[in-house]
Amino acid sequence: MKAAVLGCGIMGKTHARNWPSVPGVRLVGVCDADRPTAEKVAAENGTRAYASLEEMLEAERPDVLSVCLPTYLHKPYVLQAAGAGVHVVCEKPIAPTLEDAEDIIAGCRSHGVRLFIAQVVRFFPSYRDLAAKVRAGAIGEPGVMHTKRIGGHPGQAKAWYYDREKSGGVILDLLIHDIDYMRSVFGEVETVFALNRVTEETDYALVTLRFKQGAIANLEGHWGYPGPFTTAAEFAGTKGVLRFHSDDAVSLRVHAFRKSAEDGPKVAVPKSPAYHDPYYYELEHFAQCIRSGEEPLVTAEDAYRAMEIGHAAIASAKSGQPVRMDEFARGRKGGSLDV
Ligand SMILES: NC(=O)C1=CN([C@@H]2O[C@H](COP(=O)(O)OP(=O)(O)OC[C@H]3O[C@@H](n4cnc5c(N)ncnc54)[C@H](OP(=O)(O)O)[C@@H]3O)[C@@H](O)[C@H]2O)C=CC1
Ligand SMILES: O=C1CO[C@H](CO)[C@@H](O)[C@@H]1O
Repeated sequence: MKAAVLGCGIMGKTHARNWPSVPGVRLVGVCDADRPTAEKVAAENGTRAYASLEEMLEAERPDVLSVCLPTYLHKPYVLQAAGAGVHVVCEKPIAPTLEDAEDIIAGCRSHGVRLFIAQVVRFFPSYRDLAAKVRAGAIGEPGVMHTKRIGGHPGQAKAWYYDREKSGGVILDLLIHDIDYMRSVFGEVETVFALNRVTEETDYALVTLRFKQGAIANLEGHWGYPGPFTTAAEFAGTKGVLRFHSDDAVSLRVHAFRKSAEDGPKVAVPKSPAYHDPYYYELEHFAQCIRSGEEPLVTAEDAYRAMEIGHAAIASAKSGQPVRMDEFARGRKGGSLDV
């Protein structure tokens, strides 16, 4: 199977690093609007560099393309790849708007290509364990859940993240991970209530979800948190509590002194050789789905439903009122994936 990557920023580099390790997959090219960036990433991963998607598709005829562009650019490029008959892994969230997400899903369907939205939290071993234990009844009847996802403002690196029309802001860009994950564990959401504080330095949100099955979840997301990127989850039920915290998820931490950004990451976290990167697992999974025809663990509809909840949360934060998901979906033009 031939894979290619579009966009050689933070996520493009991650996809380019992981594709060559997936059994039976060859990375045939990487593309970035900035050719020197593409050349650097191509050299690091033993592949060819392109500055135009059209040229790369024509020359390499990949089977699958990772779309790792800023979120507001996903739509035209996913549709271009789909039109060329190429399966697509698209980074989360699908697009800034539900309308664009619908067009992307419908376009991939009509061209008969597979679309996988990279909701990577589903592939983190600890989050997978948490979900499996809840399903196996370890906490009894789920009651109240808390999740946390906090880190520095990504706009410190790339300007487009600051523009909420382009990135979706902290709710759609960052909390989408927990929204999708929680929906995968607890099912459909009945009501959403959100608070959002936005300043020049901060985009902070608290999103409360009431699931149809009765459980409640509080999701906290923070851009502008001065500490290290941290994720956590606590699930309390009638029989017990399950907890995950990213600080506990590695056995050894190396805080290296950096003279410049070129010296590499601030914190080098050694990985157990027994584990691959979750960003590897998601690609391995999708390659397997393409081969077998099975539905990915995260369907395009799942990713769309998470976006719908995210947009309902944004509407709630604006109005100060809770939003019922059934009314929110009815109130939107179309309001469904039957496009
Ligand atoms: N799953 C996860 O954990 C994460 C997911 N993401 C998601 O991944 C996506 C990409 O984010 P991120 O990697 O941080 O973004 P970056 O801005 O770091 O990378 C995007 C890259 O695409 C390039 N680019 C822009 N326009 C074009 C174009 N028209 N053709 C080719 N290349 C282009 C940019 O170049 P230039 O900078 O010169 O404009 C940049 O190199 C987003 O949807 C984001 O939400 C992000 C981080 C983590
Ligand atoms: O997980 C993530 C880390 O932070 C980034 C910036 O908010 C997100 O885009 C990404 O999904």
